[in-house]
Amino acid sequence: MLSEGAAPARAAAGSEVEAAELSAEQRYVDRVYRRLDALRLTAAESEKAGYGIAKVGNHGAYVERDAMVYHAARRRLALDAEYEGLVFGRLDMGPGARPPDGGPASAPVEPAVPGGEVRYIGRLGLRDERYEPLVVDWRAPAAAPFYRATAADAMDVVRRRTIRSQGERVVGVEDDLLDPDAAPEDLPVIGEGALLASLGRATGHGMRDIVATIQKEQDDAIRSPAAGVTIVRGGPGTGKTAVALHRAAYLLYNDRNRFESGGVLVVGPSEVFVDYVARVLPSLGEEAVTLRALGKLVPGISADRYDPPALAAAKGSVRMARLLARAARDEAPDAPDRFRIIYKGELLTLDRKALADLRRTVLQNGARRNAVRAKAAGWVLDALWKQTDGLIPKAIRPPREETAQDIAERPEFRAFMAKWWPVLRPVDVLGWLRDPQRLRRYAEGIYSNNQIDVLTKAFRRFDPENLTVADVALVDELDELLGRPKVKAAPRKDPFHVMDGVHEVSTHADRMAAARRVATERPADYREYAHIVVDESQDVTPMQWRMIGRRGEFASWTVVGDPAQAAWGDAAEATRAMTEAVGTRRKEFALTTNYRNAAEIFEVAAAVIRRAEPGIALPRAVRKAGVDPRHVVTADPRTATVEAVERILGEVDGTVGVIASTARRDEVAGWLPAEERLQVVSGLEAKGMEYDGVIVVEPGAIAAEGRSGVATLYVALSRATQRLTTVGKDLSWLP
Ligand SMILES: Nc1ncnc2c1ncn2[C@@H]1O[C@H](COP(=O)(O)OP(=O)(O)OP(=O)(O)O)[C@@H](O)[C@H]1O
Repeated sequence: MLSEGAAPARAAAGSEVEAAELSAEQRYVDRVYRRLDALRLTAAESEKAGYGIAKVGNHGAYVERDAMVYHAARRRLALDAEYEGLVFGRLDMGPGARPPDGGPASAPVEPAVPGGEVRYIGRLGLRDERYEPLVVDWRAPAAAPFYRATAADAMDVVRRRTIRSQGERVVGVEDDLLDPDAAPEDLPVIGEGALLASLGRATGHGMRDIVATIQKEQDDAIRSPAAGVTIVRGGPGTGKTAVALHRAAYLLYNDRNRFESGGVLVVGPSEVFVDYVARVLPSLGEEAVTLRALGKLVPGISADRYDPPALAAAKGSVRMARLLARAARDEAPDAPDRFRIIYKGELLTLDRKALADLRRTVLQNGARRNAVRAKAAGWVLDALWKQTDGLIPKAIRPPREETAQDIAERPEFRAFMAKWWPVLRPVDVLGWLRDPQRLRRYAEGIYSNNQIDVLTKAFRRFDPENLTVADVALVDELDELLGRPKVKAAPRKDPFHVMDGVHEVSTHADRMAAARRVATERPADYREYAHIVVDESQDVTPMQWRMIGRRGEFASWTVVGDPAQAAWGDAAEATRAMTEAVGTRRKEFALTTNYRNAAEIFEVAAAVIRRAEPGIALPRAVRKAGVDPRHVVTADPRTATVEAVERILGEVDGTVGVIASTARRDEVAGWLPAEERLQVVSGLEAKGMEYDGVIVVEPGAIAAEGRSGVATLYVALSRATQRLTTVGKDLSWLP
């Protein structure tokens, strides 16, 4: 939606024409908010009566829309306070425009193009008291031309208008004239185009939604049907994250039953990132999405530490799954090496070999250790009974069942089982790797000697209370390998149960409300998501793909990433693991414009990655800052960093990021004052982030950190919208 063609008569900023247009739009926006207020009141009343949201799906589309409005009305204050306007777009359609699938979309106002119609586009759909469409939801088919129309294919749009508001106040409009031939001569055309206006604004702590300025190539990916896996690729700043989040909202709108009941999971690289994007979905009217960092996918664990690169590579490789499979079948470290019991005056014994054979028998064919405890006890009892043959005279030898029961009740048998076949937690088994001999035994033939050394050194200090992000996937793998002890299924709570002795559902509304509650109250370890979005997918390790895959066996997928930014060295291994998780039915989309970086800044990042990967296709940065990046060469990085931070904080209104190597991140953080607009992150934590100003400390050290250091430096250099300064010993990192 870059301005298409030259408009015949653009009204100047501050002109009377502009003022008149703004006040006309203000009148319309006022009307929308009045309607929202009225709906909020009726919604509150109907909820009291026990209906409310439960009407969804009952009385057809109009009622459904009202139900959604009810939710939106409740969020209205939040919307006003935190997000840009509820109504953000207007389409002036020509006389040829036809109502789209969803029915009439024409707003109840005088058309600006004779014989045509006006459609207002917003964060949610809203009708007036006569069911005329006041606002069309951005995800509805009637809104598609707002994003897809171009001068070459205007889709009956004559003028596309982006309306910018602060709270309820309209503060600007930006027009694109798409079909000048169909425009009446006096049709006002205002502003320079919405996209560039939006890109110029300061970056806040949270990511903004881009709902008002989604571009066609992005819209293609957002509205692609959910089947198999939708892959979105593109360089830094091309809007991959924005697309992923808007797509989640789109899918929920388009097939709410499927995606809300099954659930949508969005997986991001880090907690910093999750905080950064957390507000986008609520701003689009969606709260039913689960957003998780990779270090938080397993309930009860919250990891945000990264391992050094060589260790991360060893832990993330699919080889680890084989190592852990060996561990999961091995003897527990303090398992007894024999079992002796006197039965009917005879000594029955199982020695080390007999016990090991039993363990192998029980665990064959992929049995999960914790799930087969009863079976293991049965095999032990069986072996003991067999020994009674020959020891106890036939005439008085009890049958198997009796012997088994007698022994099973004996405290010494119970004590033995508790030690020989304990219920194991995944972290217990990970802890076994502290023992170098064990670790070597499991790793032999799977890992190289070098890698075994790296793992040995690291696991010696293994602390189950202080896991790294990579450990979380190992815990999940072990959870899968070990299984869970069988427990009697708790009786399912009946959602329609009113009170003891009374089992009655009075209305369809109650039934629907109850059913929705059941659908949305998911267990912490929920694993049947209907759709999973994976952001920064280039960094997902094979072990992490296995972990994510377990949560979406029947899901459709959206996978977004940029191979050039990959921290994971073995692309082929990761691709195999990804395919195993998401399947092979895929559709691919490529994004080609970098909306984040000023062109001068992206030039530096591009030079760095091009030296490493000469043939690489890079996006085009659309905006000039008019200021070149600064490269400070110094022997005193501390002073230079402090100075650069001060200077950039003064130059930009928004956030400033200081990016250092993983090894020095904490040290660098110690150099700087606590300041709200300032964030210090490592290169890995900088993934997916955006700041108005960025200071990269010791770029050379970032590039030297691990096999993928150059890719991490590329990430660091492509985070800034307006100002970039590097501070380092020399410029050898800069081509
Ligand atoms: N159509 C658009 N209109 C306005 N801003 C946009 C648009 N598309 C992207 N942006 C902005 O560009 C910036 C980069 O977007 P985003 O973070 O989604 O890119 P990305 O491809 O995920 O980047 P990276 O791979 O570098 O992390 C964000 O500030 C986003 O709001």
